Amino acid sequence: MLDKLFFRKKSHEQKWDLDDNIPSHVAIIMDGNGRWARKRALPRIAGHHEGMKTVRKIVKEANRIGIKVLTLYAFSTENWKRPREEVDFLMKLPGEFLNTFLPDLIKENVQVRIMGKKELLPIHTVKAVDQAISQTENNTGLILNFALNYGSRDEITAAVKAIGTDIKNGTLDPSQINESTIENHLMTQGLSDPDLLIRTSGEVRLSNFMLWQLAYSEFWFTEVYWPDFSEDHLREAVSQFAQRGRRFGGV
Ligand SMILES: CC(C)Oc1ccc(CN(CCC(N)=O)C(=O)c2cnn(Cc3ccccc3)c2-c2ccc3sccc3c2)cc1
Repeated sequence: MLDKLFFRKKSHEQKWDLDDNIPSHVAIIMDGNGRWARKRALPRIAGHHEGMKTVRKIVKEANRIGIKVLTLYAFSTENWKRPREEVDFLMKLPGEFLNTFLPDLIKENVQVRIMGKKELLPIHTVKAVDQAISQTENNTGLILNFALNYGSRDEITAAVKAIGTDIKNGTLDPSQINESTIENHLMTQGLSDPDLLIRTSGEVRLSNFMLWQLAYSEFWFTEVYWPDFSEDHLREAVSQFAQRGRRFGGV
């Protein structure tokens, strides 16, 4: 199989040595916690709890493979229409995750970033997130970028509004506007575009996620529910990515 050709695992703790074409930025729409739980007649909260274990496993494996940026988006349509106890549980997750996992993230030289609107999060969650960001901002390993309360059309609208303001106050002339003008106003400012997008649970949609940034990305969809997504699934997606020649609009 391809991974015999491309992946030479030097040793467990060292990074994967990939001949070429490893995706530098992988974005994952983590979907399927609820269905995973329903299939087992468990409460949805059990699905989220299992989903968190998968977050930790995949962060470590991505770092081992040598992926540079990992963007994680917890897809959920009815974010705020959920039952009260589920919302309360979800809002405790980041604090618990960071309390238990931040020492590991620091040891693995991971840099934590967020994109989206953190205003809607409870103050204790914002504090935990801000602390994780400040405690890892000088790390130079994997950039772990969480999309929270994120919507791509909202992000692009905010960019247009900011550019309009620059024009209005005379610091920008419309003739100077080009693609990097827009990119510099997006929440991913400074990050390369995702090379590979993975979405779990069989949904084949973008759900208003990184619409500008995914223009040339490879997409890899799997029926697997997020709690069941494993290091092997990530390696399979990366191997298949390595196998596909990328064309960037060329022939
Ligand atoms: C730096 C980081 C720790 O900060 C964060 C601050 C706030 C959030 C909460 N959150 C944003 C609010 C919203 N719903 O948009 C979600 O994304 C959300 C919605 N469901 N699940 C469960 C789930 C768990 C696992 C997989 C999918 C969904 C999550 C979720 C997702 C990943 C992780 S990793 C630590 C917590 C957590 C929670 C997230 C991160």
